[in-house]
Amino acid sequence: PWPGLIEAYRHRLPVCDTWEPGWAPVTLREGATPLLPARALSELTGCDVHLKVEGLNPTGSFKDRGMTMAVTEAKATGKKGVLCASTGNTSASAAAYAAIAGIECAVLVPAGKIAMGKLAQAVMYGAKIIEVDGNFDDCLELARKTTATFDTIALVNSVNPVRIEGQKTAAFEIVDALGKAPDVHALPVGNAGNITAYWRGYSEYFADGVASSRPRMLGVQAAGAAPLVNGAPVKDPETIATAIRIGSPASWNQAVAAKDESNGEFRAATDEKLLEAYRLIAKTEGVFVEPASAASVAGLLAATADGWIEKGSTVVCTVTGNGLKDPDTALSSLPEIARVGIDPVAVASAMGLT
Ligand SMILES: Cc1ncc(COP(=O)(O)O)c(/C=C/C(=O)C(=O)O)c1O
Repeated sequence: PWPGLIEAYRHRLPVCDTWEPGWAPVTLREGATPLLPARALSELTGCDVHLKVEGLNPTGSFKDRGMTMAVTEAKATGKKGVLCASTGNTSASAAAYAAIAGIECAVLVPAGKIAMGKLAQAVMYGAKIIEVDGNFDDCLELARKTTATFDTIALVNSVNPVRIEGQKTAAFEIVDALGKAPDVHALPVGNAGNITAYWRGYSEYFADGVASSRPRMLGVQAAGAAPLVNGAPVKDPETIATAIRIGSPASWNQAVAAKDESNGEFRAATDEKLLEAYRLIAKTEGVFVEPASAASVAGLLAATADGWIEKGSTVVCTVTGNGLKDPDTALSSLPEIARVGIDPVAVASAMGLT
């Protein structure tokens, strides 16, 4: 059975040199997510498109890859609690891993801007929920100050390097599954930890000769929250994709390096384009992702339309979070619901199949 990421990639992860003897991985058997051939998107774009379905991790997002490392390290270095700022998925993941590690967890979330599913997770996993009257960037500043003052509390945001180390394993899995690196890798970018992690993973496999090439990285932001596209922080980021409603990415320089070194690019997608991709992925590929995750496919569609991605390219789109996280957005465009009596003809006609 799949042992979880620390065991599976132990020789490629920075474990145990500073950790207490006898430490054990804190794991929910994260990782080993499907790399799904996207038939409809492949046909639509003329490319060989695959979806890396990260919503199938234990807490429903890619954050689990980094959190197994960060919470294992926190426990193995005698920390009493973990703290994170979050737009939702980091907090859900930190709360779950802290729960099985038996240490305290507090999450700083922007008041009123967290998707219901994520809040439900943090509540049920037993985290201390702290609402901050501000945005994610304000939450992160408070988290950094708190953990700088109290050293018994570990900061588990992606500014913690072991988070990036855990998350780079997704690139390993993709090369292992494809037998090569893709020509292009598209993913949403918020705080920019994940694009940093993927580039590191592809670069390690390339340096070791496991892969003979590296992809061009296509980082996609919401148009109202696109500091890396604009080249300057966004003071009041706004997007329906609350997971990437971030104005000042903590991994800014590393994300720019990934884009430059890979001959890649950053693109912005309007909320309208994000929601179109959000619906398309569910209705044609059977994968329900949360709005921010659809940014990777919105980027794919735009970049194949304007030729930045050539036909016939092998493209992987990471869809980062499970659609169940954000039921409100899914139900905001509620289709008309048919009401029928006990009448089979009415049912068949509601299906347009009489
Ligand atoms: C579904 C989903 N898709 C993409 C991103 C962007 O990844 P990064 O560029 O590495 O930040 C996030 C990020 C979420 C948080 O930052 C948090 O949970 O605090 C996300 O939840």
